[in-house]
Amino acid sequence: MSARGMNWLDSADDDEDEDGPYAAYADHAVRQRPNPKANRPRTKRRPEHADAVTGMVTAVDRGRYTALVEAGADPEDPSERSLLAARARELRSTAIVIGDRAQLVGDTSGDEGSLARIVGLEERRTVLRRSADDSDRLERVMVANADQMLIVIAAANPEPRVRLVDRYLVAAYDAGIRPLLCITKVDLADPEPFLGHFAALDVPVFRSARGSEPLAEIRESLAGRTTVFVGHSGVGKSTLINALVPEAERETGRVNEVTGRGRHTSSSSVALRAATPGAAGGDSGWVIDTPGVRSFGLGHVTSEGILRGFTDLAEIIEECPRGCTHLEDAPDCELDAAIADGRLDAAGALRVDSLRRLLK
Ligand SMILES: Nc1nc2c(ncn2[C@@H]2O[C@H](COP(=O)(O)OP(=O)(O)OP(=O)(O)O)[C@@H](O)[C@H]2O)c(=O)[nH]1
Ligand SMILES: [Zn+2]
Repeated sequence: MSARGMNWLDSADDDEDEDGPYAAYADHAVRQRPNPKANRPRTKRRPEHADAVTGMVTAVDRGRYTALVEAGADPEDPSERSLLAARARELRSTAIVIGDRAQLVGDTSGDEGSLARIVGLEERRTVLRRSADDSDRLERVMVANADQMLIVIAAANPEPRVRLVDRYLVAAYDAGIRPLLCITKVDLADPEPFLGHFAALDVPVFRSARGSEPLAEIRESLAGRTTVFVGHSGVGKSTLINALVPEAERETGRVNEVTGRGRHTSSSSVALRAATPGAAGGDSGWVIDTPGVRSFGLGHVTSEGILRGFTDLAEIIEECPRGCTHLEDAPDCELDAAIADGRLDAAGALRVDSLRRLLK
């Protein structure tokens, strides 16, 4: 695991609210004398934070959260604004991640130097998780409330890997997120042999070349949704995001000509509003950029979750004996029968290999 990867993982847990340049704004600094009524029975208290404003977490940086309060979300101040916030003490052990809908109190003006406080999170519609590696059962929440995952993979430089895409797909299906595939650098290599591996899946595919990115098509599928972009470093994810979100200014790097690997150039996850020309007033959707992830551990995903990533094999697997592990040594696994009798072609057989490697 690279140092960068660790930073990124750790950011979700990093919450030293009392330290740093914002200490003066922290909870205790403004606390009044002890409240003599504080020991009243809970039920008789006014619902706490009934006046909280909801904002979407768009950036996380060392215990400070940026949250966007959308126009009209706050009856007292209908303007759209970005707030800096710290988390309340009671949320100390809760991961607050990009995409979370945070309940904010305190100074929610968004004015220069103001600091709001996150006192709660709305229930998450989806949760994208990862573990450090496959043996690690400790999962980390990466992104909340994403509707889609755009898997960015290069046709060459770096060389595409089926297994990596398999893993992204499993993570997406496990999270209840719809996967989309964007293959970049098709000016460098023919992407079709690689894409053949996924042909049986119902996953939309975008093909992108230098100077000819399918921006209109991608934008169309981003509209009204929150899409998390994932991809190995160097595949051209930042190039794509910069084209889709001109104000994004995600740093792009050069691929090392010798190793074919990209340098780590985009530093932290952010949510960016996708720009859809001509869709003024319409919901153009959100793009969540995640830094180049080296490992995408699936230690937290059950075998059922993994099977959900292989919808193309589902029908065959239904015919398996009860309790079938679907591994090579499983007696009478229907997957073997399907390869033998031609129901699965060469690409299908490769999908079975992928599934078995993930199930092991
Ligand atoms: N030939 C070709 N090069 C591309 C294409 N897309 C991106 N590149 C180049 O690939 C290199 C890596 O692109 P980035 O956008 O920085 O890649 P990234 O995936 O964001 O990588 P990190 O920032 O390291 O996470 C840059 O030199 C880009 O100019 C493409 O479609 N064709
Ligand atoms: Zn089986």
